[in-house]
Amino acid sequence: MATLLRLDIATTTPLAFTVPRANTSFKYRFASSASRRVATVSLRTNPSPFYPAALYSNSRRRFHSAVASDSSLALLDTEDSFDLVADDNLPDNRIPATIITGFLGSGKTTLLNHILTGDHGKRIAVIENEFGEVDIDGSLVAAKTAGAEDIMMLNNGCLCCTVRGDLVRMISELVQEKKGRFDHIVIETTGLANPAPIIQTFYAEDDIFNDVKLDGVVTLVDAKHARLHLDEVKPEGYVNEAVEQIAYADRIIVNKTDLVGEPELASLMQRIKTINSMAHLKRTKYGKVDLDYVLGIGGFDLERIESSVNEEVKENHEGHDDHHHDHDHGHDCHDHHNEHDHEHEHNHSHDHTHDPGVASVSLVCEGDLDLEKANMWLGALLYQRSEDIYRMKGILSVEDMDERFVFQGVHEIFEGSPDRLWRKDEKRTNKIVFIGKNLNREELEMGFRGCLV
Ligand SMILES: Nc1nc2c(ncn2[C@@H]2O[C@H](COP(=O)(O)OP(=O)(O)OP(=O)(O)O)[C@@H](O)[C@H]2O)c(=O)[nH]1
Repeated sequence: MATLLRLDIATTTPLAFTVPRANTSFKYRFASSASRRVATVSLRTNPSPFYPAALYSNSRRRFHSAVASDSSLALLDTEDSFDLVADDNLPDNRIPATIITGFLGSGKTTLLNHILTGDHGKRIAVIENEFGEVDIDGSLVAAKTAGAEDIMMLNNGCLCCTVRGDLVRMISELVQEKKGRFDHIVIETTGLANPAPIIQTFYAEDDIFNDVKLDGVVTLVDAKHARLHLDEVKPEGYVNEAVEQIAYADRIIVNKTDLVGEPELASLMQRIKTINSMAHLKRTKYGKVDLDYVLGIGGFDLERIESSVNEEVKENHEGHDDHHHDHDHGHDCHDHHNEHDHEHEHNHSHDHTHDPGVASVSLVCEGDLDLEKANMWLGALLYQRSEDIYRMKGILSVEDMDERFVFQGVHEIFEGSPDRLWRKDEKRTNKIVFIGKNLNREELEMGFRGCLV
């Protein structure tokens, strides 16, 4: 039987989902855009998997948590069973952290040096992760710049695997001992890091979450060699890190553009968009980008969901007019899938690309959602597919709700909250973007449409 160890809810957030696996703990974070209230739901499975979903009834402050063990489903009223804490108007003073990732030699240290020597007025603490005993990158960064407030090295393994605990300790140490002496943390991963566990660390660890917020994932792509790595077929059970690094990015910097011609570059850009249509893309030489392109992104802020979702959807509308089709079901509903791009890329470049199965799908659909159905659908989707759904973001129109509901998720971590009011002259359009592996757009669209009133 699953046990629920703790559940604290401190927000008006209506939707909440989690997908615990055996012997692991999970958290939800809910942040209201207006007040930046944050709520945490921690659940632990022990040892058999179960399926919880927080359900929202019409009253804004009422939550229900549905917990099923095996085939049974029990509804618990959280107001009776759990501690509800109203925590209004807390400013979010957490320190922003940026993850810089990218394949070996793509230009991460070059970008870091550019940031540290840049004129942004920020005091930056750096955490460098490198394999091996000798911190070559660290000395390169340290030698070149006096801009870093502190440089800490993690040399005994990769951040995403063996030294994740060290990362937690390092960030906690930074916060405890040097709070007030730096404004931003930059973490440079090894070239072989999968960003997912690092991102999850920011949500899973109370010590970090309370003091530090993830600002964004910046991925460097080597314009000359990226294709080679993206096309590499990994053995069963292994991820292609180059693909993963692109999939999780908020900002993608295609670097070393001096080493390739325009057609090669255009084809690579297209390929990257196939994997992650939500991230902003820039081409550079020697990592020279405007610093506000990499710092202060707010890639995980619910307040900024709209821009990334709209951008993605707009791009798809503009780029795929030939592929759009309305479905005859009473709702103006489009699906977009970058598989089209991929096919074009195949046809035009005649490359032998191997589809790693990671792609973006976006759904745009007018109409109101039945909240309970939406809750069950997304809950079930994450329960079954959280490993494959790398990131999702969306704006939803919920029946009887005057505000838009915005959310973002990384695998089983899900944040959502009511946002601004729908305007009178505005169409109540739902927009959801998924980035992940083996996404079936028909299935996603069907599930989504099934939640419409
Ligand atoms: N031609 C060219 N070389 C570049 C560019 N950017 C970086 N480099 C060089 O590429 C090499 C690798 O750059 P780094 O910044 O160390 O790359 P990295 O991603 O930190 O490398 P790892 O730590 O090994 O993963 C260095 O010699 C850089 O000077 C670029 O835009 N063009």
